[in-house]
Amino acid sequence: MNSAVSDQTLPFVKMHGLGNDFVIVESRGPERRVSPQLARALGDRNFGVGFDQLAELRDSDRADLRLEFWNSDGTLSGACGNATRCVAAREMNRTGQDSLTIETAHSVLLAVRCPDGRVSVNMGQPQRAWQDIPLARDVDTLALPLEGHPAAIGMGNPHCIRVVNDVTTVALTELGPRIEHDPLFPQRTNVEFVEIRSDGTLRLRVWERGAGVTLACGSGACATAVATHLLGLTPRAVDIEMDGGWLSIDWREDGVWMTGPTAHVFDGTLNADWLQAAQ
Ligand SMILES: N[C@@H](CCC[C@H](N)C(=O)O)C(=O)O
Repeated sequence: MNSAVSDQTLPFVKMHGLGNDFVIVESRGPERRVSPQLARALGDRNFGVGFDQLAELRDSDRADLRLEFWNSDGTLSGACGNATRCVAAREMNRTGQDSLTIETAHSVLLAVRCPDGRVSVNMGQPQRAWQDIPLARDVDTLALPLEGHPAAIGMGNPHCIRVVNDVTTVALTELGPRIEHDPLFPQRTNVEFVEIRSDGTLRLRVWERGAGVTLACGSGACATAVATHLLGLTPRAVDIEMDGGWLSIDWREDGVWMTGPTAHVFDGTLNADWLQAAQ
């Protein structure tokens, strides 16, 4: 243990959206607090706090705030729908706003408070061109040259969506990493398996890039709703059940709207000793 212990602590907030769980760190101001090493250490469910993603709040000159998203493996993502909803809910509760603009690496998003307490976010338009998703080469993005001919859609992050008859029979922990790391995806990919139910709802299970199996994935639900609509299987608006609960997705003229609940679990402080050992 180093003798010169820094006295710097770091406050954080723990939230989740349908069990997709997040640590939220305040980095607005001159000092950037998060690094890939800190994200990995903090994301460790035994030696750290544990999360699917870390959402880092930054200053923005284009929106009310900017968000950076870190996966638990220390990689950055251009989108994180459930974390965006959580941060928006907390910020609107703090400021009293009923809507909020959020700059991400993908675009400037709009979050709106719903009368029933849920939060809606316009996640922007989907990316359908192979170069934008991105893919490694020009292929039919609605029927990829992979087993089951899945679709690929970008929502600021890449998604590979495969329609199956029964999601409960999918070997997610085997197929997920294999597809995530397929060379067709130069930045890897999130992996979705979706079942179209007779009542018109979808049942979705997700293997997330840089995080593994999660109970829900907001950007994944958006990408799935876009893909199943483009495949002629669903209308533009659809309700999606994931292991952690339900999201409502509506692909409107101005973008893909995602609506769902958020939960504030606790506030915490990382102590100086832990921080010094983690960085
Ligand atoms: N859980 C998120 C997706 C987080 C990022 C994803 N793992 C990636 O690397 O693209 C969501 O709710 O969208």
